[in-house]
Amino acid sequence: MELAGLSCATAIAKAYPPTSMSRSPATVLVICGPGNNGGDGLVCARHLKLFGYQPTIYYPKRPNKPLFNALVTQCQKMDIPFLGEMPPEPMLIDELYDLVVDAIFGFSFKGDVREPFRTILSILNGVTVPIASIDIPSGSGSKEVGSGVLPCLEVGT
Ligand SMILES: NC(=O)C1=CN([C@@H]2O[C@H](COP(=O)(O)OP(=O)(O)OC[C@H]3O[C@@H](n4cnc5c(N)ncnc54)[C@H](OP(=O)(O)O)[C@@H]3O)[C@@H](O)[C@H]2O)[C@H](O)CC1
Repeated sequence: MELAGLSCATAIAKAYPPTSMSRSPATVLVICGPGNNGGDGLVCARHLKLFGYQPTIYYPKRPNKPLFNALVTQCQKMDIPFLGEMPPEPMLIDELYDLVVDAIFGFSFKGDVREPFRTILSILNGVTVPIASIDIPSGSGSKEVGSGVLPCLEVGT
């Protein structure tokens, strides 16, 4: 997970260098899911901060496990803020962030998307800033048409 998160941050920095973004520092919304894909996102957020971005994390469903608690603590100690709520409109995300990291679901996603992720994915479907998906685009493979993220960058772990 440490290597996966570092690799994702490195790939993002190569595809979207902070100096090429409209804000300085470039702002990134990292949305983390309940499994290891979300853990990759937390690690990625730490490295993005070290690379000069300004990450913000949304982590709505947190597993109460020592590994994930420690990853959250590390981000907090690096002064990476956690949002209490998902920005409700795609336009708000476009206004506030240069880039979104989709660390919601990886290879263990199955079935139709359940809440709160259904709403989150439908909001992400409307954003125009680039989305970088960790491992796979979240929600892809769902039977529901249009429920998956359409990423600009897909970083395999
Ligand atoms: N190569 C490796 O082995 C490595 C992979 N890494 C990363 O880990 C993910 C896979 O992690 P895993 O924890 O197995 O699963 P996910 O993160 O993909 O998701 C599991 C959680 O998602 C919930 N889930 C599943 N389907 C749905 C759905 N339809 N709606 C809502 N929620 C869903 C699931 O909840 P359950 O209630 O079903 O249990 C889980 O909470 C991989 O893709 C890589 O990114 C590691 O970094 C290390 C190396």
